[in-house]
Amino acid sequence: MSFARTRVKICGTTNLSDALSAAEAGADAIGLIFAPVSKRRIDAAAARQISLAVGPSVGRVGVFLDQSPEDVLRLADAARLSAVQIHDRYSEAEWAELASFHPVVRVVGPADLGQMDVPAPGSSITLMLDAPQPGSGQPLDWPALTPAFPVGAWLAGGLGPSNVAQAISALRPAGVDAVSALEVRPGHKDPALVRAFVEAVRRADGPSQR
Ligand SMILES: O=C(O)c1ccccc1NCC(=O)[C@H](O)[C@H](O)COP(=O)(O)O
Repeated sequence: MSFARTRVKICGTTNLSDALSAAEAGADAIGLIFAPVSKRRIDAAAARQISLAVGPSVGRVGVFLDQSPEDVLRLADAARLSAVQIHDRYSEAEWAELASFHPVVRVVGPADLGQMDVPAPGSSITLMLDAPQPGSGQPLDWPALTPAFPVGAWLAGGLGPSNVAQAISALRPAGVDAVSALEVRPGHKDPALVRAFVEAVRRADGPSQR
């Protein structure tokens, strides 16, 4: 599958104002983190309010870590999510079950590349390569990962306005995701940084894709 332009997800959205500025900046999706360990955690009621407010053209991706597939399904319904992003290691049966209800972003680390089957085009599972500690702002070694980076996968890990073009040029991900580099403090975005991030991705894609 070829991708018209690099998709952008702004993760760790905890409030309506940040959600609306991400939408206005042209983000394709926002991330709503339910992982109990996160400093950017949101509850289902607040997430649902945001989901309903951003409109149909912005994806709402729920982010989960240390949570069972049952919890994911319950929260996805309660928060009106359009996709779920999973940082856990599930069984093949659990991945298949989840993917029969929602588009799934399955997060993998550099050590997983080359060790697992890449989802077939048209599958409802999309891979996302992220740093071993999610939400920590740590960039990966993009040139070293180039040979093993799966076609159609997304990229996260320490991305921001100043380095996302370099990452896109090295790996050509289908989408990019960021949080730490766009915040004034955990869970609160700087709208100017969000705009700069989206613009940097669009510039990296080139004029024909904007
Ligand atoms: O960001 C968190 O607090 C977080 C906590 C637990 C699981 C996932 C989490 N974030 C997931 C994301 O999609 C982040 O945007 C991604 O890890 C990139 O983060 P950063 O390197 O800070 O840009």
